[in-house]
Amino acid sequence: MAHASYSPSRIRGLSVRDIRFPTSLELDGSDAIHPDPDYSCAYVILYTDTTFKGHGIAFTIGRGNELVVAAVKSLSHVVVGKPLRKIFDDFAGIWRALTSESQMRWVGPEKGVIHLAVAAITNALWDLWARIEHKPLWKLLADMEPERLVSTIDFRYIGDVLKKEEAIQMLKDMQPGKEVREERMLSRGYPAYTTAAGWLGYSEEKIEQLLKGFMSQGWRHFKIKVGQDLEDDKRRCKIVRKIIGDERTLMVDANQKWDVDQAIEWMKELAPYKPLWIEEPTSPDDVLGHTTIAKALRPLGIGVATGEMCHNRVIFKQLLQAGAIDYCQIDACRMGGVNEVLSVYLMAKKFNVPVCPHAGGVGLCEMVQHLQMWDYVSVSGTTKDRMIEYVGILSEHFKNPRRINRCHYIAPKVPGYSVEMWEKSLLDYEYPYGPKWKKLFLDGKYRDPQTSPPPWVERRLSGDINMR
Ligand SMILES: C[C@H](O)[C@@H](O)[C@@H](O)[C@H](O)C(=O)O
Ligand SMILES: [Mg+2]
Repeated sequence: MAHASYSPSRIRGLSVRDIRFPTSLELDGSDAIHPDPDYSCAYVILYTDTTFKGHGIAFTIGRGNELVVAAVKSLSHVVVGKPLRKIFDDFAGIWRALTSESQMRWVGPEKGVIHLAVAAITNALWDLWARIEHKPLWKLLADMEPERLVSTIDFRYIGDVLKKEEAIQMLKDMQPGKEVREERMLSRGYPAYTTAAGWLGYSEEKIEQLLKGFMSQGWRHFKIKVGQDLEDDKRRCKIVRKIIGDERTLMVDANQKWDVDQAIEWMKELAPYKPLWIEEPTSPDDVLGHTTIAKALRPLGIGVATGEMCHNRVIFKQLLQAGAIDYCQIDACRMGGVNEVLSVYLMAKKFNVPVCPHAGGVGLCEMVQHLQMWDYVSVSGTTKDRMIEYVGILSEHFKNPRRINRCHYIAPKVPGYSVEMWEKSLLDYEYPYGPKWKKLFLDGKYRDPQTSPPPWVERRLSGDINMR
């Protein structure tokens, strides 16, 4: 490890906080299934025996966040007290210990709340590792020897399509030209598309005005939400096409609204507006349903994209095996953090399916840029058919937010995984006692149907720290 004399030797403690933003007030992030999302995250800090800390988050929506926070607390003993050597020299082993914790795995395994909690902890470990090595995460990954990188992945359940040795060979084959590609990331960055103009709760006027604004900045790729009402969708697609013209790209996202047959019928109606892909047409668990949809829509020039709610590497494996997706949308928190996401990138390469990460939310843009840049430098070596999603809100809460220049993500240079938030933001938005939330309750602008905390109740703000 670099900076050995200053390096921490073990994890001393873990804190987790329930951070929420009242995005539902403006309907930012709304779609056919989530009409009023409050973008939230379980925010983890790992403390060490030096000043080094690791920050990690799992993105969620609204009240679900409290479940993830509780799950993080229940899993924290797996890492607290552990020497860092033991963790980073056997990262796949620690990851397995988290996902297989014997009293917790029953409520998973490797899916839902418990897996989001694993992601928050694992992401914090990677942030810590990158800080110790004094590199942004993408560079830490790109600089790792193939054997070392692959040693962080748990190959259980995917060995039938990707063996460890094959993964190592894939990375070795891509070593030539790495420096040039790195340079390109630093100078040009990675292409992006935006969803920020297309939320379902936005009026047509607002969409129009936002699209025009983005176009004046040079944006060429836009995603809008569909799936609530067919006639509305047609009208909105028509407006968008009229504004962006034929030469720019439109993607549509139904957020799992439809049955399989309905998805096909609905998309036939939207085909004249030439969407590049339909995202999440149906249940994220329905692998074969996606294949049926993809087969029906490919002749119309429409691809199928999914992934933001794919539980784990097994579902991705099957989607790829079944020819169900044309675009693979990894998410930085839905699976168990970086380790598992790496395995999906490698499988996607094997099946020759481009990865276009899901972003937005809280901190997803900050995180996925690292993963996608690593993919470019070390795995796929191309940006062809690939883009990173971009949503403009909430970046002010991050110390080192993603930077966009000419519709490209600029390669981060600060050590870590870019997820650290300002302490003030954490204090202000900790739910429900942060001052921003208290004010909303007092002003009668927000009501929590479950807890409705009386705003005069004072509580300690920062989350409990599990210390050893
Ligand atoms: C509720 C959320 O905003 C989703 O609508 C969002 O993640 C979306 O699916 C996306 O692709 O950005
Ligand atoms: Mg989506």
